[in-house]
Amino acid sequence: MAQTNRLLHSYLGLLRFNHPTTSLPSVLKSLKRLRTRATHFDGVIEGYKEKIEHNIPFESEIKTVKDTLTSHEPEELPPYPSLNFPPSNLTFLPPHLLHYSSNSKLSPHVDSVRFSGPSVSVLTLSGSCTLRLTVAPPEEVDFALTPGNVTPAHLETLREILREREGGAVEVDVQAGEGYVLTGVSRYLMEHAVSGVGERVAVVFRDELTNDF
Ligand SMILES: O=C(O)CCC(=O)C(=O)O
Ligand SMILES: [Fe+2]
Repeated sequence: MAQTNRLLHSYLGLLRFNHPTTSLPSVLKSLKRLRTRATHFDGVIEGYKEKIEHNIPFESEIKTVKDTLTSHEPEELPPYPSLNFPPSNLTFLPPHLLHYSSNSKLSPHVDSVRFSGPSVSVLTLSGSCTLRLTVAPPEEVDFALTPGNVTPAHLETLREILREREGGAVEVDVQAGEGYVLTGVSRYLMEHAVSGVGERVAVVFRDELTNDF
């Protein structure tokens, strides 16, 4: 498996950004009264607190995410110039706050295409983690709702490309003050998983759902 320190994999739509962790105190305050849950309803997260945040504006963070998304010229996936994933609509759902406890883990998953649109952006506010991306198994992809007219054959070829170029998985270390964005291939056709030692606080920005594909 390839261990890579490159945080930008343009052909996969995996982008990076940096932002100061200035919102950490208000995020911790907001999370304070929540109890740590043992498991997520779908079992992908263990040992964590999560809430939808309606009151912290995250103006500067959202501006940085938008700048990251709009300054990116998407590279075509070499064999599939026809895969046409929509760009971010730059309107975001209320962000999710995540507080992983020291024994937490986030198992591989594709964020549901029923609830959010073309980009998922995560800023780490404290702690660190390793993000791991692998090509999703076909049963994880909702082909009817995934833009780009994707077929299981696309996934298989993508798996081969990943094997050749990245040794099968992309792994990146993420520190506090660093953000990553999943768009295109990495948002729709790859699973992401997060592992780390110690506590971690992160905020997740997702696009509102677009139905225009
Ligand atoms: O903590 C992270 O970096 C990822 C969070 C995530 O994938 C999710 O909430 O769906
Ligand atoms: Fe996710």
